[in-house]
Amino acid sequence: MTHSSSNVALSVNVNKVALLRNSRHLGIPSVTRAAQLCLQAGAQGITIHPRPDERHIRASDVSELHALMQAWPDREFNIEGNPFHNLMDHVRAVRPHQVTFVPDSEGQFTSDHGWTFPQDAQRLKPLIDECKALGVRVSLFMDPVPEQMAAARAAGADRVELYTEPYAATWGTPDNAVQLQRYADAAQAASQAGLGLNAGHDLNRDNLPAFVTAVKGLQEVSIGHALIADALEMGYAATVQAYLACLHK
Ligand SMILES: CC(=O)[C@@H](O)[C@H](O)COP(=O)(O)O
Ligand SMILES: NCC(=O)COP(=O)(O)O
Repeated sequence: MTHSSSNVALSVNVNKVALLRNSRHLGIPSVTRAAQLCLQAGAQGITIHPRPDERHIRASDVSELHALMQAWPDREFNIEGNPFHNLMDHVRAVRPHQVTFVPDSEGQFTSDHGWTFPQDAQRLKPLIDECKALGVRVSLFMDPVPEQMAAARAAGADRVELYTEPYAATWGTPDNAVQLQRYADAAQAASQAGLGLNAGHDLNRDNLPAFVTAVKGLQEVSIGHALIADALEMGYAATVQAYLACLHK
């Protein structure tokens, strides 16, 4: 996987492109085309979270994105989800570079917490072992709790993904510095435990620079909602001009 000058890789989550696509039966916007454009623009990876209800990413997207990624051997394909629901079927079928286990319930609005140790250790370990036997790196979605990091490593995880919504939600408030320190401490504990470090959820162009500066050892951020929203806004002017040109030939 290639890296930007900050050494933190950007994996673009294309869930929200699929959400828009699913509102009609026309196949637009294309999820694979969006992923291809993100890779052409320099993104180091593509992330998807195929939920059991297929509200956005569908099983067909997983195989089509897998096929696309074969043309980008230095980029990373990351699939997120609950390994006790539908995730392992996808992992066995396409063997992505990385899988991120997330403890969401079925139908959950969006991810809002990480795994808990020691409670989750015993049931996660065989699935982590299976992924690693398939050659798939395993990252566990975790709250920024330093004491949990060694247990995540003991369960066999290669990396953790720190759930960043509490940091993002306090951006611009006095509480934000306290939150940021929690992430810096969790990152240090993860590093001491021998874990690699990812982060994601509600990261955006405002809150990302301070996070990357404070959280040492960060290897990858996965960003979807804000990035796709920005892509729409940054594209309105050129798009309206293209439609006006159709009208005023
Ligand atoms: C694990 C995580 O934080 C993201 O995958 C997030 O859950 C995105 O999922 P939705 O796009 O379905 O909200
Ligand atoms: N793992 C987080 C992710 O993939 C994207 O989260 P968000 O930017 O859509 O909140």
